[in-house]
Amino acid sequence: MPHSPEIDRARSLIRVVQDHPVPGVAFQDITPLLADARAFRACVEALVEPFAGSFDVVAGVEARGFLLAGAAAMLTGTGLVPLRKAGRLPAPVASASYALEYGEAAIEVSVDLHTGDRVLVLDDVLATGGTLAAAARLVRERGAHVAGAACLLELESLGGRAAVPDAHALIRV
Ligand SMILES: O=P(O)(O)OC[C@H]1O[C@H](OP(=O)(O)OP(=O)(O)O)[C@H](O)[C@@H]1O
Ligand SMILES: Nc1ncnc2[nH]cnc12
Repeated sequence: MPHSPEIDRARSLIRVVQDHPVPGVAFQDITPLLADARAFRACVEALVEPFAGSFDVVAGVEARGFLLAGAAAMLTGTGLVPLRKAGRLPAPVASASYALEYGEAAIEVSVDLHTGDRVLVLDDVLATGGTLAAAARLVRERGAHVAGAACLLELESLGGRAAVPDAHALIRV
């Protein structure tokens, strides 16, 4: 895990909210981090740094992954493809279902992701790993290449790394 003072500071800005969105979940709220210009920039730079030059497209997972993916695409001069929750994109789409810490979901991608694209998959949180693994599956299903998968925050106790062993996690709690 990177130990730069900026990333340590970013980590200190994450707010933990007990019993949200359902009882028993300790919700890691990244909104104070995003609201801090220095922390936000440092995190986006550190998220993409290991993959420099190896991707042409950033794929961000709806919704919080979009916040990082848009910034990462602008920073690196790459395109952005949204991986949206089911039913939001017009057909034709490819779809992948997965389980969450607090429910079930499916994500979809449009034909804007092309065969041979080199894709960096980004999301905010790696919890059980279902989302990031489904995102990588979707990218491969479109014939594109997963250059890497990265998240801002890994919740180690939930064991999601087993589903995405090579994921780059900036902050681990
Ligand atoms: O590793 P997992 O167990 O799959 O969980 C991680 C996912 O959970 C959250 O998504 P969620 O759909 O709850 O929220 P959002 O729409 O606010 O991004 C988070 O943004 C990740 O995408
Ligand atoms: N505990 C948690 N906090 C924030 N986002 C999450 N996504 C899945 N589990 C989460």
